[in-house]
Amino acid sequence: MKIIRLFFALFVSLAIGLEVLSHFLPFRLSWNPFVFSLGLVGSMVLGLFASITVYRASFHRLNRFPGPFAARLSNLYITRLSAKNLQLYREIQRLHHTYGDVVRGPWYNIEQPAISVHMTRNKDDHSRRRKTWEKAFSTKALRDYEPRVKKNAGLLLQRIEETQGMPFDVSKWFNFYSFDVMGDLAFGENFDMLSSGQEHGFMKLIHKHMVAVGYFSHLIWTFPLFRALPVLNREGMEFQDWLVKKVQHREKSNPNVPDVFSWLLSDFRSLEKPSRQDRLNLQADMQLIAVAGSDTTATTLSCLFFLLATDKPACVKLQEEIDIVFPKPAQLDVSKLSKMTYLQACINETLRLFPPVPSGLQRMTPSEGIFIGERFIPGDTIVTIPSYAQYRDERFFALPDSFIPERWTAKPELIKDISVYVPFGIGKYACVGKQLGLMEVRLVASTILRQFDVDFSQDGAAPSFLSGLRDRFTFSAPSLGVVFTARKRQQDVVGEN
Ligand code: HEM
Repeated sequence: MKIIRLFFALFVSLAIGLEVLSHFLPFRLSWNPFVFSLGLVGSMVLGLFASITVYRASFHRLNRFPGPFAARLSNLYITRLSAKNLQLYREIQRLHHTYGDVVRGPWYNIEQPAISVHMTRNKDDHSRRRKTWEKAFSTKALRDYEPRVKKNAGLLLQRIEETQGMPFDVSKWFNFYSFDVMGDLAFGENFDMLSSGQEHGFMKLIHKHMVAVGYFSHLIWTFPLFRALPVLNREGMEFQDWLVKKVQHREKSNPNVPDVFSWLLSDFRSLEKPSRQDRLNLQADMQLIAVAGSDTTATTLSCLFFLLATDKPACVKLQEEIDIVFPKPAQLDVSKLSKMTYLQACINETLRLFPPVPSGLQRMTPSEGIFIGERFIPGDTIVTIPSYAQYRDERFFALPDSFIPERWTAKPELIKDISVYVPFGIGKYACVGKQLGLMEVRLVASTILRQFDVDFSQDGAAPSFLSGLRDRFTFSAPSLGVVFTARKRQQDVVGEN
C-alpha cells in the first residue's frame, strides 16, 4: 500500500510541477506533462517489478528449497491454487508429494486497524490480553456457559425430532447451533437460528468474509485495499457499525450470568486511559469470540457425522458407550462426557482427517534463523505447518486416510508419531477455547446419537460432501443430507418385554 501511495504521490507532484513550470518557460514544451509523468513513473514501476522478479527468480535466499518455479516469483501462484476451487489443503498435499517436506510458501495483519488477540503480532500485547481470555475459559467460567450450550443442543434435538425420517441438512443445522451458542457468549444475545430456521445476517457476513480470506490470504496487501474502497466494503462497514453498537450496548447493560465478552469488557474497563486502538481491539475481540468458535465447531460436527454415517460399526460402538455412561433417564453430564474414551477417539480421528485449519497457520522464524529437523531455515521467514497433509502422511499415521477411532484406544500402534498432531495448536498461541469447543461437540453428538441412528439421505452424499469441502482458512462443510431415525436401544427393548 505504501509503495502504491508513494508512486501515486510522485506522479501527481511531477505532473503538477511540470504543468506549472511549463507556464514560466520561454518556449513551448513539445510533450504533455501528464503523459510524460505517467511514462516516467510507469517505467519506474516496471523497472522495480522487473528487478524484484529477477531477484526472486535467481538470488532469493530461499531458492535452494524445492518447489514450483512460479511460486518463487509471486504469491499469485498460491492464490491461483487457492482460487481453483478453494481446496488449498489438497494442493499443498500434492506439492509435498512432488517436492518433499519443505516447500516455499504474513497473514496476521489482515484485520488491521482492529487487532484481535488472535491477530496481534506483539508478544507483550498478546500475553497481557491472553491472560483475560484464559480467565474467560476457566473451569468456573465454562460451568456458567454450560446451560447455554445445553439449551441450544436441546433446540437442535427438538428440530431433529420434528423432522426424523426425512432428509435433513445436518451441516446447516450444526452451523446454526454453533453460531447461536457463540452469539449467546459473545453478544449476550442468541441469533435464534435454531428456533427460526433462518440464517442470521452475521453468519452470512462472516461466511462471505471467510471466502475472501480463503482466496486472498496469501496476498495480504489486498485486504487494506478492499477496506479502503467503500464500493467493495459496504457490507463490512455496516458490520463494523453493528459491532460498535453491540459493544456500546454491552457497556451499558451487563448480563445476569457472565459470558465470554464480560471478561474482556472488565479488562478494558480496568485500563487507565483506553486509547482508540484499545477500543478497536475490544470490538475485534468481540467479533473473534463468535468467529473462532463457530465454523471450527460446526465443521468438526459435520465431519464427525459424515464419518459415523460412513462407518456404521463405529457409530454403534459410540452409541453403546453413551448408553453405558448415561443409562436412561440420566441427564447428560459434561464432566462424564469428557471421560468417554471412544467419543474422544472419534473426535480425535475427525480432527485428524479434517483439521479445522487444514492448510495450517503461519509462523515467522527468529531473525537468527532456526533448524527445523535437520534443515536450517533463514531468519524472518514465514513457515506453515500444513495440518491436512501432515495428518494424512503415513510416516506419522498408519492407514492415514482411514477413519479408525481405535488408533486412539486399543490400537496405539497405528499412531507412529503423536507429536505431529496438534489440531488446537500448541504453545502460547494455542486455542484458548478448546474446552468449550470440545464441550459443544461432545454434548451435541451424544444428545443426538443417544436417541437417533444416522444414515445418508441419498446415494452419492458421501463423495459430494468430500468434493464440496472448502478451505476458507477454516474448513467449511457443504450440505450433508442425512436421515435420523429413532433408535431402539437394547435397554428399551428389554424394558418393553
Ligand atoms: C473444534 C473446535 C476448535 C478448533 C479445532 C480450534 C482450533 C484452533 C487453532 C488451531 C488455533 C490456533 C490459531 C493460530 O495459531 O493462529 C485456535 C486459536 C484460537 N481459538 Fe480455537 N478452535 C476451536 C474452537 C474454539 C472455540 C469454541 C473458541 C471460543 C471462542 C475458540 C477461540 C480461539 C481463540 C480466541 C484463539 C486465538 C488464541 C490466541 O491467539 O491466543 N476456538 N483455535
